[in-house]
Amino acid sequence: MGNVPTSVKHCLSYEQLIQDYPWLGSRLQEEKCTLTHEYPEYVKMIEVGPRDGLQNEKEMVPTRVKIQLINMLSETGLPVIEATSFVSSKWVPQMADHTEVLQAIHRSSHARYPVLTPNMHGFQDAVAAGATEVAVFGSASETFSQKNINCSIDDSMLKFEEVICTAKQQQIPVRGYVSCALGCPYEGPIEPTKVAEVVKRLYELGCYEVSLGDTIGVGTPGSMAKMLHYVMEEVPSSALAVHCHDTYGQALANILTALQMGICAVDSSVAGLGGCPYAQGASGNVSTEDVLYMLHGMGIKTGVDLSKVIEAGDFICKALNRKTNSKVAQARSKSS
Ligand SMILES: CC(C)(COP(=O)([O-])OP(=O)([O-])OC[C@H]1O[C@@H](n2cnc3c(N)ncnc32)[C@H](O)[C@@H]1OP(=O)([O-])[O-])[C@@H](O)C(=O)NCCC(=O)NCCSC(=O)C[C@@](C)(O)CC(=O)[O-]
Repeated sequence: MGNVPTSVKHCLSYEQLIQDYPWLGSRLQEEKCTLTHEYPEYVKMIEVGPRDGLQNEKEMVPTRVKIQLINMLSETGLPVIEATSFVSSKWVPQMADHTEVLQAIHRSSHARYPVLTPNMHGFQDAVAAGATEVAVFGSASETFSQKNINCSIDDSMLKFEEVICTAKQQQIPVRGYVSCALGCPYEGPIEPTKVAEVVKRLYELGCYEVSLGDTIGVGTPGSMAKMLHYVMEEVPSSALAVHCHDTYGQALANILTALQMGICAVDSSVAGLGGCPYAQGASGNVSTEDVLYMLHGMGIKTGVDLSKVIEAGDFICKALNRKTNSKVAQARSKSS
Protein backbone atom coordinates (compact mmCIF):
# COMPACT_ATOMS: atom_id res chain seq x y z
CA MET A 1 0.00 0.00 0.00
CA GLY A 2 2.98 2.28 0.76
CA ASN A 3 3.55 3.36 -2.86
CA VAL A 4 -0.08 3.71 -3.81
CA PRO A 5 -0.93 7.34 -4.55
CA THR A 6 -3.55 8.94 -2.33
CA SER A 7 -5.93 9.39 -5.24
CA VAL A 8 -5.96 5.62 -5.79
CA LYS A 9 -6.28 4.92 -2.09
CA HIS A 10 -9.43 6.97 -2.10
CA CYS A 11 -10.91 4.50 -4.57
CA LEU A 12 -10.45 1.59 -2.20
CA SER A 13 -13.08 0.10 0.02
CA TYR A 14 -14.60 1.72 3.05
CA GLU A 15 -12.95 -0.96 5.20
CA GLN A 16 -9.58 -0.27 3.57
CA LEU A 17 -10.05 3.44 4.17
CA ILE A 18 -10.49 2.87 7.89
CA GLN A 19 -7.46 0.55 7.92
CA ASP A 20 -5.29 3.17 6.19
CA TYR A 21 -6.52 6.11 8.24
CA PRO A 22 -7.35 4.72 11.72
CA TRP A 23 -8.12 8.21 13.04
CA LEU A 24 -11.01 8.39 10.55
CA GLY A 25 -12.63 5.27 12.02
CA SER A 26 -14.51 6.83 14.90
CA ARG A 27 -15.61 9.79 12.77
CA LEU A 28 -16.97 7.55 9.99
CA GLN A 29 -18.63 5.36 12.59
CA GLU A 30 -20.37 8.44 14.02
CA GLU A 31 -21.48 9.50 10.53
CA LYS A 32 -22.83 5.99 9.92
CA CYS A 33 -24.92 6.19 13.09
CA THR A 34 -26.30 9.59 12.22
CA LEU A 35 -27.12 8.51 8.68
CA THR A 36 -29.01 5.35 9.60
CA HIS A 37 -31.52 7.50 11.48
CA GLU A 38 -32.48 9.14 8.21
CA TYR A 39 -32.14 6.25 5.80
CA PRO A 40 -33.70 2.77 5.80
CA GLU A 41 -31.75 0.13 7.71
CA TYR A 42 -32.26 -2.38 4.90
CA VAL A 43 -32.60 -1.86 1.17
CA LYS A 44 -33.98 -4.56 -1.11
CA MET A 45 -31.84 -4.85 -4.24
CA ILE A 46 -33.57 -5.94 -7.44
CA GLU A 47 -31.02 -7.15 -10.00
CA VAL A 48 -32.20 -6.46 -13.55
CA GLY A 49 -28.94 -7.18 -15.42
CA PRO A 50 -29.93 -10.51 -17.02
CA ARG A 51 -33.05 -8.87 -18.49
CA ASP A 52 -32.68 -5.08 -18.79
CA GLY A 53 -28.91 -5.35 -19.01
CA LEU A 54 -28.85 -7.84 -21.86
CA GLN A 55 -32.06 -7.16 -23.83
CA ASN A 56 -30.41 -4.46 -25.92
CA GLU A 57 -27.28 -6.40 -26.91
CA LYS A 58 -26.96 -6.48 -30.70
CA GLU A 59 -25.10 -9.81 -30.83
CA MET A 60 -27.00 -12.78 -29.43
CA VAL A 61 -25.60 -13.60 -25.99
CA PRO A 62 -25.32 -17.39 -25.76
CA THR A 63 -28.02 -18.90 -23.56
CA ARG A 64 -25.40 -20.71 -21.45
CA VAL A 65 -23.77 -17.35 -20.65
CA LYS A 66 -27.11 -15.91 -19.47
CA ILE A 67 -27.68 -18.99 -17.33
CA GLN A 68 -24.22 -18.83 -15.79
CA LEU A 69 -24.63 -15.11 -15.09
CA ILE A 70 -27.89 -15.73 -13.23
CA ASN A 71 -26.35 -18.66 -11.35
CA MET A 72 -23.42 -16.48 -10.26
CA LEU A 73 -25.80 -13.69 -9.19
CA SER A 74 -27.80 -16.25 -7.21
CA GLU A 75 -24.68 -16.91 -5.10
CA THR A 76 -24.35 -13.26 -4.08
CA GLY A 77 -27.29 -12.99 -1.70
CA LEU A 78 -29.36 -10.82 -4.09
CA PRO A 79 -33.01 -11.29 -3.07
CA VAL A 80 -34.52 -10.62 -6.51
CA ILE A 81 -33.02 -11.39 -9.93
CA GLU A 82 -35.10 -10.48 -12.97
CA ALA A 83 -34.29 -13.41 -15.22
CA THR A 84 -35.70 -12.70 -18.68
CA SER A 85 -38.80 -11.46 -20.50
CA PHE A 86 -41.63 -13.18 -22.31
CA VAL A 87 -42.04 -10.64 -25.08
CA SER A 88 -42.19 -11.05 -28.83
CA SER A 89 -38.89 -12.31 -30.25
CA LYS A 90 -39.63 -10.21 -33.35
CA TRP A 91 -39.51 -7.10 -31.14
CA VAL A 92 -36.68 -8.14 -28.78
CA PRO A 93 -34.72 -11.03 -30.31
CA GLN A 94 -32.25 -11.15 -27.41
CA MET A 95 -34.93 -12.50 -25.05
CA ALA A 96 -36.09 -15.27 -27.42
CA ASP A 97 -34.45 -17.95 -25.24
CA HIS A 98 -36.57 -17.03 -22.21
CA THR A 99 -37.91 -20.55 -21.65
CA GLU A 100 -34.49 -22.24 -21.83
CA VAL A 101 -33.02 -19.65 -19.45
CA LEU A 102 -35.80 -19.89 -16.90
CA GLN A 103 -35.79 -23.67 -16.94
CA ALA A 104 -32.03 -24.14 -16.67
CA ILE A 105 -31.06 -21.73 -13.89
CA HIS A 106 -30.34 -23.04 -10.40
CA ARG A 107 -32.81 -21.18 -8.25
CA SER A 108 -31.60 -20.18 -4.82
CA SER A 109 -34.18 -20.64 -2.07
CA HIS A 110 -33.30 -17.08 -0.94
CA ALA A 111 -34.01 -15.40 -4.26
CA ARG A 112 -37.00 -14.68 -6.46
CA TYR A 113 -36.83 -14.66 -10.26
CA PRO A 114 -39.49 -12.42 -11.82
CA VAL A 115 -39.87 -12.22 -15.60
CA LEU A 116 -41.52 -9.54 -17.76
CA THR A 117 -44.94 -10.37 -19.21
CA PRO A 118 -46.66 -7.57 -21.18
CA ASN A 119 -49.86 -9.52 -21.93
CA MET A 120 -51.66 -12.84 -21.46
CA HIS A 121 -49.63 -14.45 -24.24
CA GLY A 122 -46.41 -13.72 -22.35
CA PHE A 123 -47.94 -14.60 -18.99
CA GLN A 124 -49.10 -18.02 -20.16
CA ASP A 125 -45.72 -18.80 -21.74
CA ALA A 126 -43.95 -17.66 -18.59
CA VAL A 127 -46.05 -19.81 -16.28
CA ALA A 128 -45.62 -22.80 -18.59
CA ALA A 129 -41.85 -22.24 -18.34
CA GLY A 130 -42.02 -22.24 -14.55
CA ALA A 131 -42.25 -18.53 -13.65
CA THR A 132 -43.35 -17.93 -10.08
CA GLU A 133 -43.34 -14.13 -10.25
CA VAL A 134 -44.01 -11.76 -13.15
CA ALA A 135 -43.82 -8.06 -13.95
CA VAL A 136 -46.01 -5.91 -16.20
CA PHE A 137 -44.52 -2.78 -17.68
CA GLY A 138 -46.40 0.39 -18.51
CA SER A 139 -45.39 3.95 -19.19
CA ALA A 140 -46.27 7.47 -18.11
CA SER A 141 -45.72 8.61 -21.72
CA GLU A 142 -48.31 7.80 -24.41
CA THR A 143 -45.71 7.81 -27.17
CA PHE A 144 -43.33 5.54 -25.29
CA SER A 145 -46.20 3.15 -24.56
CA GLN A 146 -46.97 2.92 -28.27
CA LYS A 147 -43.33 2.42 -29.26
CA ASN A 148 -42.55 -0.06 -26.48
CA ILE A 149 -45.64 -2.26 -26.26
CA ASN A 150 -47.63 -1.15 -29.31
CA CYS A 151 -50.67 0.16 -27.46
CA SER A 152 -51.96 3.20 -25.57
CA ILE A 153 -51.66 3.56 -21.79
CA ASP A 154 -55.39 2.81 -21.40
CA ASP A 155 -55.16 -0.32 -23.55
CA SER A 156 -52.06 -1.46 -21.66
CA MET A 157 -54.00 -1.23 -18.40
CA LEU A 158 -56.67 -3.56 -19.81
CA LYS A 159 -54.00 -6.09 -20.75
CA PHE A 160 -52.31 -5.76 -17.36
CA GLU A 161 -55.62 -6.17 -15.56
CA GLU A 162 -56.14 -9.52 -17.25
CA VAL A 163 -52.60 -10.64 -16.37
CA ILE A 164 -52.90 -9.45 -12.76
CA CYS A 165 -56.33 -11.07 -12.20
CA THR A 166 -55.15 -14.40 -13.61
CA ALA A 167 -51.90 -14.19 -11.65
CA LYS A 168 -53.83 -13.53 -8.46
CA GLN A 169 -55.92 -16.66 -8.99
CA GLN A 170 -52.67 -18.63 -9.33
CA GLN A 171 -51.06 -16.83 -6.38
CA ILE A 172 -48.33 -15.39 -8.58
CA PRO A 173 -47.12 -11.99 -7.37
CA VAL A 174 -47.02 -9.21 -9.97
CA ARG A 175 -44.62 -6.29 -9.96
CA GLY A 176 -45.26 -3.20 -12.09
CA TYR A 177 -43.02 -0.77 -13.95
CA VAL A 178 -43.75 2.77 -15.02
CA SER A 179 -41.28 3.93 -17.66
CA CYS A 180 -40.45 7.57 -18.42
CA ALA A 181 -41.13 8.62 -14.82
CA LEU A 182 -38.55 11.42 -15.18
CA GLY A 183 -38.63 12.03 -18.92
CA CYS A 184 -39.44 10.46 -22.26
CA PRO A 185 -37.18 10.12 -25.31
CA TYR A 186 -40.09 11.24 -27.53
CA GLU A 187 -42.15 13.65 -25.39
CA GLY A 188 -39.49 15.16 -23.11
CA PRO A 189 -40.46 15.98 -19.53
CA ILE A 190 -43.48 14.11 -18.15
CA GLU A 191 -45.80 15.70 -15.60
CA PRO A 192 -45.33 14.10 -12.16
CA THR A 193 -49.14 14.03 -11.82
CA LYS A 194 -49.29 11.77 -14.90
CA VAL A 195 -46.67 9.46 -13.37
CA ALA A 196 -48.62 9.35 -10.12
CA GLU A 197 -51.83 8.50 -12.00
CA VAL A 198 -50.28 5.53 -13.83
CA VAL A 199 -48.52 4.25 -10.69
CA LYS A 200 -51.81 4.42 -8.80
CA ARG A 201 -53.62 2.49 -11.53
CA LEU A 202 -51.04 -0.33 -11.42
CA TYR A 203 -51.07 -0.42 -7.63
CA GLU A 204 -54.86 -0.54 -7.51
CA LEU A 205 -54.91 -3.29 -10.12
CA GLY A 206 -52.86 -5.39 -7.68
CA CYS A 207 -49.13 -4.85 -8.30
CA TYR A 208 -47.41 -5.40 -4.96
CA GLU A 209 -44.64 -2.97 -5.94
CA VAL A 210 -44.27 -0.41 -8.70
CA SER A 211 -40.83 0.47 -10.00
CA LEU A 212 -40.36 4.04 -11.22
CA GLY A 213 -38.19 3.97 -14.31
CA ASP A 214 -35.93 6.86 -15.27
CA THR A 215 -35.75 5.11 -18.62
CA ILE A 216 -33.32 7.52 -20.28
CA GLY A 217 -31.47 8.64 -17.16
CA VAL A 218 -32.34 12.33 -17.42
CA GLY A 219 -33.56 12.80 -13.84
CA THR A 220 -31.84 14.83 -11.16
CA PRO A 221 -32.36 14.79 -7.38
CA GLY A 222 -34.67 17.76 -7.94
CA SER A 223 -36.96 16.05 -10.45
CA MET A 224 -36.80 12.76 -8.54
CA ALA A 225 -37.94 14.47 -5.31
CA LYS A 226 -40.75 16.31 -7.12
CA MET A 227 -42.00 13.18 -8.90
CA LEU A 228 -41.86 11.10 -5.70
CA HIS A 229 -43.74 13.78 -3.81
CA TYR A 230 -46.72 13.38 -6.18
CA VAL A 231 -46.47 9.58 -6.43
CA MET A 232 -46.29 9.14 -2.65
CA GLU A 233 -49.55 11.03 -2.26
CA GLU A 234 -51.20 8.13 -4.11
CA VAL A 235 -49.15 5.03 -3.22
CA PRO A 236 -47.23 4.18 -0.02
CA SER A 237 -43.43 4.32 -0.24
CA SER A 238 -43.29 0.67 0.89
CA ALA A 239 -44.84 -0.28 -2.48
CA LEU A 240 -42.39 1.72 -4.59
CA ALA A 241 -38.96 1.08 -6.08
CA VAL A 242 -36.65 3.22 -8.18
CA HIS A 243 -35.05 2.14 -11.45
CA CYS A 244 -32.39 4.60 -12.53
CA HIS A 245 -30.34 4.70 -15.69
CA ASP A 246 -27.07 6.59 -15.48
CA THR A 247 -26.97 8.51 -18.77
CA TYR A 248 -26.24 11.86 -17.11
CA GLY A 249 -24.31 10.41 -14.15
CA GLN A 250 -27.15 11.25 -11.75
CA ALA A 251 -28.29 7.76 -10.81
CA LEU A 252 -26.63 7.41 -7.38
CA ALA A 253 -27.70 10.91 -6.37
CA ASN A 254 -31.24 10.14 -7.50
CA ILE A 255 -31.29 6.89 -5.55
CA LEU A 256 -30.00 8.66 -2.44
CA THR A 257 -32.80 11.19 -2.79
CA ALA A 258 -35.35 8.37 -3.05
CA LEU A 259 -33.93 6.70 0.07
CA GLN A 260 -34.20 9.97 1.97
CA MET A 261 -37.86 10.06 1.02
CA GLY A 262 -38.53 6.57 2.37
CA ILE A 263 -38.01 4.29 -0.65
CA CYS A 264 -36.20 1.08 0.25
CA ALA A 265 -36.23 -0.95 -2.98
CA VAL A 266 -33.68 -0.24 -5.71
CA ASP A 267 -33.30 -1.76 -9.18
CA SER A 268 -29.77 -2.03 -10.56
CA SER A 269 -27.78 -3.95 -13.11
CA VAL A 270 -24.52 -5.85 -12.64
CA ALA A 271 -21.61 -4.02 -14.32
CA GLY A 272 -24.07 -1.26 -15.22
CA LEU A 273 -25.18 -3.17 -18.31
CA GLY A 274 -28.20 -2.03 -20.21
CA GLY A 275 -30.19 0.45 -22.19
CA CYS A 276 -33.72 0.16 -23.53
CA PRO A 277 -34.37 -0.92 -27.14
CA TYR A 278 -37.13 1.74 -27.37
CA ALA A 279 -35.22 4.55 -25.68
CA GLN A 280 -32.53 5.90 -27.99
CA GLY A 281 -29.51 7.09 -26.08
CA ALA A 282 -30.42 5.43 -22.80
CA SER A 283 -27.22 4.25 -21.16
CA GLY A 284 -26.94 1.36 -18.77
CA ASN A 285 -28.77 1.00 -15.50
CA VAL A 286 -26.95 2.16 -12.41
CA SER A 287 -24.47 -0.58 -11.55
CA THR A 288 -25.30 -2.95 -8.73
CA GLU A 289 -21.71 -2.75 -7.49
CA ASP A 290 -21.84 1.06 -7.14
CA VAL A 291 -25.19 1.03 -5.34
CA LEU A 292 -23.96 -1.67 -2.95
CA TYR A 293 -20.76 0.24 -2.21
CA MET A 294 -22.76 3.36 -1.40
CA LEU A 295 -25.31 1.56 0.76
CA HIS A 296 -22.76 -0.50 2.68
CA GLY A 297 -20.64 2.60 3.23
CA MET A 298 -23.70 4.21 4.82
CA GLY A 299 -24.22 1.24 7.11
CA ILE A 300 -27.36 0.14 5.23
CA LYS A 301 -27.82 -3.61 5.02
CA THR A 302 -28.58 -5.42 1.76
CA GLY A 303 -27.55 -9.02 2.47
CA VAL A 304 -25.56 -8.92 -0.78
CA ASP A 305 -21.86 -9.78 -1.11
CA LEU A 306 -20.26 -7.01 -3.17
CA SER A 307 -17.16 -9.08 -4.08
CA LYS A 308 -19.30 -11.84 -5.54
CA VAL A 309 -21.28 -9.31 -7.59
CA ILE A 310 -17.97 -7.94 -8.92
CA GLU A 311 -17.04 -11.51 -9.94
CA ALA A 312 -20.34 -11.91 -11.78
CA GLY A 313 -19.71 -8.52 -13.45
CA ASP A 314 -16.21 -9.65 -14.54
CA PHE A 315 -17.71 -12.79 -15.99
CA ILE A 316 -20.35 -11.05 -18.10
CA CYS A 317 -17.98 -8.28 -19.22
CA LYS A 318 -15.47 -10.87 -20.43
CA ALA A 319 -18.24 -12.77 -22.20
CA LEU A 320 -19.40 -9.57 -23.94
CA ASN A 321 -15.83 -8.38 -24.49
CA ARG A 322 -16.76 -5.17 -22.71
CA LYS A 323 -15.34 -2.92 -20.00
CA THR A 324 -17.47 -2.69 -16.87
CA ASN A 325 -19.52 0.49 -16.31
CA SER A 326 -19.16 0.08 -12.57
CA LYS A 327 -16.78 2.62 -11.02
CA VAL A 328 -16.36 0.35 -8.00
CA ALA A 329 -15.39 -2.66 -10.12
CA GLN A 330 -12.94 -0.47 -12.07
CA ALA A 331 -11.39 0.82 -8.85
CA ARG A 332 -11.11 -2.66 -7.37
CA SER A 333 -9.42 -4.04 -10.47
CA LYS A 334 -6.86 -1.15 -10.42
CA SER A 335 -6.10 -1.74 -6.73
CA SER A 336 -5.69 -5.53 -6.96
C1 LIG B 1 -45.96 -6.25 -26.17
C2 LIG B 1 -45.83 -6.90 -27.52
C3 LIG B 1 -45.70 -8.40 -27.38
C4 LIG B 1 -47.09 -6.59 -28.33
O1 LIG B 1 -46.85 -6.94 -29.65
P1 LIG B 1 -47.98 -6.80 -30.77
O2 LIG B 1 -47.33 -7.06 -32.10
O3 LIG B 1 -48.71 -5.53 -30.60
O4 LIG B 1 -48.90 -8.00 -30.32
P2 LIG B 1 -50.19 -8.58 -30.94
O5 LIG B 1 -51.04 -8.94 -29.77
O6 LIG B 1 -50.77 -7.71 -32.02
O7 LIG B 1 -49.65 -9.94 -31.63
C5 LIG B 1 -48.79 -9.90 -32.76
C6 LIG B 1 -47.94 -11.16 -32.76
O8 LIG B 1 -47.09 -11.17 -31.62
C7 LIG B 1 -47.33 -12.35 -30.85
N1 LIG B 1 -47.21 -12.01 -29.42
C8 LIG B 1 -48.00 -11.20 -28.71
N2 LIG B 1 -47.57 -11.14 -27.45
C9 LIG B 1 -46.50 -11.94 -27.38
C10 LIG B 1 -45.63 -12.29 -26.31
N3 LIG B 1 -45.78 -11.80 -25.08
N4 LIG B 1 -44.62 -13.13 -26.57
C11 LIG B 1 -44.43 -13.64 -27.81
N5 LIG B 1 -45.22 -13.33 -28.86
C12 LIG B 1 -46.25 -12.49 -28.62
C13 LIG B 1 -48.73 -12.77 -31.22
O9 LIG B 1 -48.93 -14.14 -31.00
C14 LIG B 1 -48.76 -12.42 -32.70
O10 LIG B 1 -48.03 -13.43 -33.39
P3 LIG B 1 -48.39 -13.83 -34.92
O11 LIG B 1 -49.82 -14.28 -34.88
O12 LIG B 1 -48.20 -12.56 -35.74
O13 LIG B 1 -47.39 -14.90 -35.25
C15 LIG B 1 -44.62 -6.34 -28.30
O14 LIG B 1 -44.82 -4.98 -28.50
C16 LIG B 1 -43.33 -6.56 -27.60
O15 LIG B 1 -42.86 -7.67 -27.42
N6 LIG B 1 -42.65 -5.45 -27.21
C17 LIG B 1 -41.35 -5.53 -26.55
C18 LIG B 1 -41.40 -4.75 -25.31
C19 LIG B 1 -40.10 -4.86 -24.54
O16 LIG B 1 -39.66 -5.95 -24.23
N7 LIG B 1 -39.49 -3.70 -24.22
C20 LIG B 1 -38.33 -3.68 -23.41
C21 LIG B 1 -38.67 -3.91 -21.96
S1 LIG B 1 -39.40 -2.50 -21.14
C22 LIG B 1 -38.04 -1.69 -20.51
O17 LIG B 1 -36.93 -2.06 -20.79
C23 LIG B 1 -38.26 -0.56 -19.54
C24 LIG B 1 -38.05 -1.01 -18.09
C25 LIG B 1 -39.09 -2.05 -17.68
O18 LIG B 1 -36.78 -1.60 -17.92
C26 LIG B 1 -38.17 0.19 -17.14
C27 LIG B 1 -37.49 1.47 -17.63
O19 LIG B 1 -36.26 1.52 -17.69
O20 LIG B 1 -38.24 2.39 -17.92
